[in-house]
Amino acid sequence: MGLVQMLKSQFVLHLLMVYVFMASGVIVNLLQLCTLPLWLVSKQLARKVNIRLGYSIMSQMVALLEWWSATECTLYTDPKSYPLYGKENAIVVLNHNFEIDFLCGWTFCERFGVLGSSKVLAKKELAYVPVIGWMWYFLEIVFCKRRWEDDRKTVAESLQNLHDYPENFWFLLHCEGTRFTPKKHEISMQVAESKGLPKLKYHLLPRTKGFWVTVQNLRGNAAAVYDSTLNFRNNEAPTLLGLLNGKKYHADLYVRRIPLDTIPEGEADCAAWLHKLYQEKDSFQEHYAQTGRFPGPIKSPPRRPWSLINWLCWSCLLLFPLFLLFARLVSSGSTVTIATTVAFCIAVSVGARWMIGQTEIDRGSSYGNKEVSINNN
Ligand SMILES: CC/C=C\C/C=C\C/C=C\C/C=C\C/C=C\C/C=C\CCC(=O)SCCNC(=O)CCNC(=O)[C@H](O)C(C)(C)COP(=O)(O)OP(=O)(O)OC[C@H]1O[C@@H](n2cnc3c(N)ncnc32)[C@H](O)[C@@H]1OP(=O)(O)O
Ligand SMILES: CCCCCCCCCCCCCCCC(=O)OC[C@@H](O)COP(=O)(O)O
Repeated sequence: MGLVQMLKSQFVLHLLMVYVFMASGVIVNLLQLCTLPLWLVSKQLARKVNIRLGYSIMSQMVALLEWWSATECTLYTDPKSYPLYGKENAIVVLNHNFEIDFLCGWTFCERFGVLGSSKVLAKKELAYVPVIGWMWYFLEIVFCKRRWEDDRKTVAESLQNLHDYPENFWFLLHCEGTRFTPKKHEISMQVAESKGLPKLKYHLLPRTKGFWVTVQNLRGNAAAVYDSTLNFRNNEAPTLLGLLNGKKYHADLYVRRIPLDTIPEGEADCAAWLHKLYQEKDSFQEHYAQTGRFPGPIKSPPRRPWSLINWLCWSCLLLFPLFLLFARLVSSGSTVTIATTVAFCIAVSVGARWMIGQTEIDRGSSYGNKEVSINNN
């Protein structure tokens, strides 16, 4: 292991990075709270301010991937579609197999200039994650309970609110609804069989209702669906802890641009269209497994310096007072103050570990894990 790599794996550095992320995150959350009165005066200005504040949090995690771990992100896509990326609103349909797939998504958002305005249909539980969940509230993220009876109205309403959104956005949909595990796969393939649908090897059976309601409510607002299929080289299973330790991964993303007006309007036709899309995605993953690449040409956007600059600015701003505090602490020699500081550090690392746990598949929800009674009629 080289010296740099050894440094990157030091726990004390991770603690400092997590401190910068959490402290800056709370500051940004408070600033977001201060924008509340602005919503009453100028909604569009409040949204623009929040896009920039949100960028300041999300881009720190992007910097972790792009600059700290130096993970490479390769984009396979049609060169004719490429100039449109970042210049229009789009619905992104992405497979959900990896613990850091959200972060790869953010990285591509950053490279195409839509990170601050990026949106997702997220499970409600994520709204309570400190910093990220609180930030999302101000970015008008659409949350769902994964109970259609509750979601059909709220999701549609939240999507309608985006019609006058002042900047281009990508709306991410993980139609599988949960991350891939062998057990969830087995159960969802039983559902596929009961519905007379072909089996998928690399994906769970997509849930179609969220896709249909999204397409219907973003018609006239979003121009296209970006069918996106992600994989990692060498059968890597990337993790957030791996990134913190400076491990470099190689992400490959295959994107096809599909104009929204080519997608059927009726619920049943739209559902059938999505099932067909997932069969195609499965064939792209098979191609990847056989050849180590996706079909089509590579047209990768380079990483930009802004995420690094933002991260360095926050680090300077927050580490300097921290070091001053530590120096005073050590020179004071007070056992109570030192014990309080140690307790604070432990609390920060436990909190951060819990947040990182939200990304771990082993600690994932039981959604899609329960046997369903299958009615073949
Ligand atoms: C150029 C570059 C391009 C791209 C770059 C890539 C990406 C960048 C883009 C943006 C980045 C933005 C943000 C990223 C940041 C963070 C993201 C992080 C994570 C958040 C993601 C999540 O939280 S995923 C979980 C929440 N989301 C979803 O669940 C969405 C999908 N779900 C749905 O659509 C659901 O329909 C629903 C949630 C709306 C409702 O849920 P419900 O459970 O009630 O579902 P259904 O009604 O659909 O279920 C009943 C039907 O399903 C059948 N069934 C039963 N069991 C199963 C099973 N195991 N598998 C499949 N199907 C099953 C059942 O038979 C019913 O069938 P029907 O025929 O009656 O429909
Ligand atoms: C410098 C950086 C320091 C890092 C500090 C830690 C930050 C933690 C950020 C937590 C962000 C959480 C986003 C998780 C997204 C995700 O992938 O959610 C899973 C859901 O889709 C599906 O859930 P499930 O049903 O359980 O599979």
